[in-house]
Amino acid sequence: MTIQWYPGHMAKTKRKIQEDLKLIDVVIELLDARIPISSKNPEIDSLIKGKPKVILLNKSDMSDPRSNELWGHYYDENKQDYIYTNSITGKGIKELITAIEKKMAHVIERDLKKGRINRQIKCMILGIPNVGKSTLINTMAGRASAKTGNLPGVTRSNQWIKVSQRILLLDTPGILWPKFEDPIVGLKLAWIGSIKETIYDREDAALKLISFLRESYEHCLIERYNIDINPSDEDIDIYEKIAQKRGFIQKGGNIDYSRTAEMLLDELKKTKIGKISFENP
Ligand SMILES: Nc1nc2c(ncn2[C@@H]2O[C@H](COP(=O)(O)OP(=O)(O)OP(=O)(O)O)[C@@H](O)[C@H]2O)c(=O)[nH]1
Repeated sequence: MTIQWYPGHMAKTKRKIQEDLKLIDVVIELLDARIPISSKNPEIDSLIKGKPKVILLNKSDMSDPRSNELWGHYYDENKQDYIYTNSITGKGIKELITAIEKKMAHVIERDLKKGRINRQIKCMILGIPNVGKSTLINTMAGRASAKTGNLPGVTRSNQWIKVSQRILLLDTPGILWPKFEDPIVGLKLAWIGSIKETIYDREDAALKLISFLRESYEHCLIERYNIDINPSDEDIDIYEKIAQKRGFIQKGGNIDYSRTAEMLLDELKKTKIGKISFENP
């Protein structure tokens, strides 16, 4: 499945981010904890040109705790600063503030020696659509200053929000684009809900989801849908077993593949199938 989705405003957005970045001391790279590879913009490190960066693995309430642990080891080994966050509850924000202050401690000290006592640290959040940028800004600001929504691509609006004694956060996050060319990346983005539902084949995405879950989270499929899975079953057989269990049968006795796909993708998005991660280091 190849997903073609490169909104025309992307080039303009990139220029805006490059412009905003001139003001920024520390970049906050927001990733989805379920897909830290596929939710990373391949150009981000060249865009930010060596500025200090903290990686946030957001929606960590939805990802597999075992995978979270593996990613933690990976980032530790690669000496990268990372924090597990939940933009909604604010989990990880205290750690983020501490990490940003630590990253800039040498600059603040240098400025202090020059007599500049209230040096502020300016930060900006960068991330792909729907990863939780606006929710994080709102939670950090402690007020509803940016619009949040369930659909990818709703963030508009540049002001600074004071999030600690020293730290200012740009109220407009930078929307980056994922790596669309790779069909597997496209599929994972579709699964986590970062791609508009109308531009990919939902039944194909659901069938491939079953294939993935069978490989890595078979117990979740069995428990959630109360089905048996035999080694000889094709993925489509499992799809049909799930449809039958839920009674998704059309008049005339045919399986309602479309309704089954919608249900599966929706239950995945609502973490009803389980805490699922699609990528490990
Ligand atoms: N479970 C969970 N949901 C989250 C978390 N962070 C954000 N969400 C939800 O994810 C959806 C998208 O969040 P937004 O804050 O609008 O995402 P965004 O990155 O600003 O999206 P764009 O405006 O499309 O760029 C919303 O439904 C949020 O409630 C999180 O840590 N955990």
